[in-house]
Amino acid sequence: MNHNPVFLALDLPRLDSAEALARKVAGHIGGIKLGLEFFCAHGHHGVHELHKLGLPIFLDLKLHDIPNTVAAAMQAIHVLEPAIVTVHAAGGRAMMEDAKAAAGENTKVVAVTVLTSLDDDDLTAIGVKADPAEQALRLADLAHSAGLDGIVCSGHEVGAIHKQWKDGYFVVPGLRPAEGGNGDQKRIVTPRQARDAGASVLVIGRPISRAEDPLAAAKAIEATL
Ligand SMILES: O=C(O)c1cc(=O)[nH]c(=O)n1[C@@H]1O[C@H](COP(=O)(O)O)[C@@H](O)[C@H]1O
Repeated sequence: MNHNPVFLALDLPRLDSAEALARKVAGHIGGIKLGLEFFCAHGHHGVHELHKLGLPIFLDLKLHDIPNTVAAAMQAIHVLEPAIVTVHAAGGRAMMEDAKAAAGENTKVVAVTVLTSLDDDDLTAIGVKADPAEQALRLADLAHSAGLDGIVCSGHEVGAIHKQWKDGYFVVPGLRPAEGGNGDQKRIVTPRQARDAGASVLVIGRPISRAEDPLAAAKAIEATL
């Protein structure tokens, strides 16, 4: 079976609109990504509602705090049975180890390396001397050694990281089909390029959710993969 790697990012303020959009494109995506905007607005109730569609749920909470707090947060979301949860690799090894230990056995814990909205200048401004590719590789190594399932990185870095971590699980956002604007994303590739470079999951939001015809957009992306 050709498994669809696209997880639709439901970054919408209203629960009813998010549900309607997910329902509309459900046959042409592989899962649903619920992030900070959704979770802060709709919490556990919202996740339960979206679970009714029967698609895997990626809970993108980007946890980043002291190990004890992150582990407690992971335990608090057990009940939601997420297929994937994100933490920030910059939280360090102990935080990632404790996050993984606290997660349910069917939940993949993946670490965000360098956000796709950041470029060289942004890293310099926060005191990181490495460029995005070097920094993503360094944090991927740390996440691997902490026992995580995989990482989040841009399509620019996934190929090099995949070579070093053969059985890693690689989540790639910052995807734009050939046409359309970048928005706030700085390190972008097309969905097909990311897949060819070794991405396991393709996170796509606005190219579908803000399209005039989201169903047609989801189908068009699916056809390129
Ligand atoms: O963890 C993520 O999913 C993530 C990491 C990252 O580096 N960049 C990134 O854009 N994301 C998420 O991926 C989605 C991208 O949305 P679009 O730019 O609308 O396709 C958003 O929900 C972001 O929160």
